[in-house]
Amino acid sequence: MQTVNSLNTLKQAVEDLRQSGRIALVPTMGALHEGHLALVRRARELADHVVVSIFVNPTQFGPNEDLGRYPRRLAADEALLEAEGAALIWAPQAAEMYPQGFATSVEVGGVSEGYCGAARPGHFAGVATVVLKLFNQVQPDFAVFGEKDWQQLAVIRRMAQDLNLTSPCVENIVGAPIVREEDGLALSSRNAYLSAAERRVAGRLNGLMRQAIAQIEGGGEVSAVLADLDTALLAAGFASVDYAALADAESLAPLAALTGSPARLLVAARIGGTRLIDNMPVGSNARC
Ligand SMILES: Nc1ncnc2c1ncn2[C@@H]1O[C@H](COP(=O)(O)OP(=O)(O)OP(=O)(O)O)[C@@H](O)[C@H]1O
Ligand SMILES: CC(C)(CO)[C@@H](O)C(=O)[O-]
Ligand code: BAL
Repeated sequence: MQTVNSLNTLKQAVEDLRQSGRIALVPTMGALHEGHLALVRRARELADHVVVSIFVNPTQFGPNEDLGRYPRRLAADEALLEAEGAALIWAPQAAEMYPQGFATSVEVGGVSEGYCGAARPGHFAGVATVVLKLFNQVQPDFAVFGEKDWQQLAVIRRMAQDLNLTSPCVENIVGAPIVREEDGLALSSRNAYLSAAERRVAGRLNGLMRQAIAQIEGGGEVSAVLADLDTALLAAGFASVDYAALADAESLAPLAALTGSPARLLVAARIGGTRLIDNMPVGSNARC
């Protein structure tokens, strides 16, 4: 396994890999955990070689967000990826990705607009721009993203569809299931910010979501169930709830054939300075 941090060395390394098979890209911001490693394993099933990008992308962070304190642990990440059989790590500096004079942004309309897009203005333009750059730099046959970032996956698929991407094509943008802790908390690099008390609160999120889903599937009125979920999250100790919403297939999964589920409960909530997101499918009885 090799780590490269300049575009020239990346180009050569990718050309060498392509000689002996297909490439799957796993884009990440590093501080890797089992959720990321599950993406790498999925990528290995899809292709002969796995390239993992590690780049804390400044353009997807808002001015008051955690860019400065986002965990950076390249040496530990390298050890984990070596053990998983990744072939190449692409770990550029910001100046390599955004040289002097950089002036382009990819805006994906529609799917970017609610939920995290509303709570984090500019976030999905930053994500779409960097992901399109990563796709162009690596030209993978496949790319694997986690379903934890459900809206992000929809945004990237929309971009791939709308811009007729071929490396990878939209069908080869693969979603991988959420990896969770025992109490249901989705693994996330940002969980490292949580104090022990906050971690206990965070552990309530998924259980409360499951309760709400059971109520909706049982025929409960959606807006009342969502209002109760909001209240329950605050009562459990969350400081605020950015959204607790039921997204139908049309609003968030424009490429429904690729995402499967008819509806999805999406939640983003904050504890102290930490913002957590989660989502789960809701059965076909749900009335959106
Ligand atoms: N628990 C998880 N299960 C499955 N995929 C995950 C999980 N956590 C992250 N991913 C996926 O890993 C990829 C890289 O995400 P990222 O590096 O931002 O990690 P993260 O843990 O989501 O960090 P953050 O705290 O920034 O949300 C994304 O496609 C994301 O959806
Ligand atoms: C896709 C991504 C690597 C782009 O910076 C990031 O948004 C993430 O880690 O999910
Ligand atoms: N996993 C999504 C990256 C972000 O929150 O900026």
